[in-house]
Amino acid sequence: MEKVRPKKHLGQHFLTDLGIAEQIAQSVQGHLGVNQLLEIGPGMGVLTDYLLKLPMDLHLIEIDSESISYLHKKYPQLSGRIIEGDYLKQNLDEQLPERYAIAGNFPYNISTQIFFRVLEERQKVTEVVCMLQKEVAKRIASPKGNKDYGILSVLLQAYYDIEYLFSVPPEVFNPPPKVNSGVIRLRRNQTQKLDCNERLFFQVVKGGFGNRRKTLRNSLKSFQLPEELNTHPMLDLRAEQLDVEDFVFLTQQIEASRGNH
Ligand SMILES: C[S@@+](CC[C@H](N)C(=O)[O-])C[C@H]1O[C@@H](n2cnc3c(N)ncnc32)[C@H](O)[C@@H]1O
Repeated sequence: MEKVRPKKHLGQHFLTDLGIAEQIAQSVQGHLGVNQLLEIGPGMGVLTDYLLKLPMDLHLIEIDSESISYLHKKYPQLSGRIIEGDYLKQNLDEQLPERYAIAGNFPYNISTQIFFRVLEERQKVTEVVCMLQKEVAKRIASPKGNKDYGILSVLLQAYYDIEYLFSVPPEVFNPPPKVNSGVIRLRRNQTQKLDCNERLFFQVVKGGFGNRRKTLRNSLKSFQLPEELNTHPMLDLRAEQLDVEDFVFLTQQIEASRGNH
């Protein structure tokens, strides 16, 4: 079969090391007993070959029509489960009505957006095993107090237990990317809903990190913090020093003061 020509604008860096593909696939655990698996960006199927060995029903979503033709020829048995589409926009309710896991060697140019979509779908996405640029992988898995800790770390850690699994050098891709890569696993925790208004929680986290160097007293000014909170030592900290529970607390305080007005 003729190989797919790598397209830069789609973040196509094809994995050439089969050992790494196997290691990524074996990191998928079927957490919470889930047996549906979605691969984002299968390309020519290097990782797909190993995901097919798992005791799960595999679905593929790929944006590139050239890769789609390749995948249909390579995997005729998957024909009803190959979705041509953009993971960021595609409505997957019909294809994946129940809970499912995600695996993939993500297109690095949109890996952050992929995680915001995962957050929107958090009630369904039970596990994510993926490769992405090492810097973003580290950031997502980072604990508070670390310079890498940011918006995605807090939002994802609110719903997922996150592990950094291993690093991957550029040489094992064709063409090699300019950055190192990292593989992480996210497993949905027991939190069905946070103990606060979740929409407001997302806004408070984003606001808090708006300017990393500012204290929360300044970065959260637009939220009109309740007076009782003014003397709270937390407000003299910066967002990177707060964990999920601290942000939940702040959100509860803001929510309560809004309710009082
Ligand atoms: C880094 S490559 C990985 C390819 C293959 N899984 C491998 O490991 O060799 C990323 C893949 O994601 C696909 N892709 C890019 N943007 C996408 C999107 N928005 N939705 C679905 N797939 C996308 C690309 O076409 C490409 O095949």
